[in-house]
Amino acid sequence: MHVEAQKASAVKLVESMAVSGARNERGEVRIHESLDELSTDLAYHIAELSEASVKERGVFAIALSGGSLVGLMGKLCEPPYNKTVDWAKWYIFWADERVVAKNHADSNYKLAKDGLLSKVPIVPSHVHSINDSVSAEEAADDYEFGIRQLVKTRVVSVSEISDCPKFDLILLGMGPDGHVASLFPTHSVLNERDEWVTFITDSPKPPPERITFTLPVINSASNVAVVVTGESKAEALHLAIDDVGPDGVSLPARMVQPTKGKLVWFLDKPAASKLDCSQFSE
Ligand SMILES: O=C1O[C@H](COP(=O)(O)O)[C@@H](O)[C@H](O)[C@H]1O
Repeated sequence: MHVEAQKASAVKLVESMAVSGARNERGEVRIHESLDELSTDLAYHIAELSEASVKERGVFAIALSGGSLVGLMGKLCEPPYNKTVDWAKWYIFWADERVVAKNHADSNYKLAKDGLLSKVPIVPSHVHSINDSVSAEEAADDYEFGIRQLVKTRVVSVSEISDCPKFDLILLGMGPDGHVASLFPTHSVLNERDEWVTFITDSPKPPPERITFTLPVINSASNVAVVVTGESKAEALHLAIDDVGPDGVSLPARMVQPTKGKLVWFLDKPAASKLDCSQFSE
């Protein structure tokens, strides 16, 4: 099939399947019948944002996470997106990374390299991974310095309202405890307001040493997508999205509240099983 026809059929497919609900300041919630539908919708969403950003700014600065997210991005490597996305304009960052060697099984870079970066024509010099041969603290400082250089050259734009980079898209997963990136519940990094990138050496989920974008950076993005699947995350998701009063206040996933950007939750039915759907509006 011709690329344009493939693109048109991808649009039709997505339009026919996504269940959407708009939800006050918690963003848009998309609940999918299957992981296959979620992956299709996610690929479409990312490709749309890429196209808009390349049109507007000439580049697309996207920050990835690790975990189950990368596998769910797999359809970007397939038709039509492998041909229609302007991969040469992509600049890749990580919202969080484990401070391990790049070939280590725990490396978020390795996960993305194996699952995405090696399958599409992204320019190697546009891939901004961490320096894994220094301490977590130095790796965080070094990563922030690199982003500051790219803000100067407008590869990453800057927020009009905060002293923060404004990524075109930050992709997050969420753990069963409600953590996003490497921002874990009750951890002091949740209070970090000055740094763009910070570090932890006591992650409750192994490996212990990690770097992470801070909340001000996440909340300065033009777009944030949080991808959550599986029943083990249903309770945390309920606390992150529903109107639960003080119970949810300190949950990292609930602190994802882009100031001016758009927030979209990509969910499967098991993850969404405890949501109060009566609060959805079309
Ligand atoms: O440790 C991490 O966990 C979260 C969630 O991972 P998932 O496999 O439960 O989806 C991930 O988003 C983060 O990048 C990673 O470092």
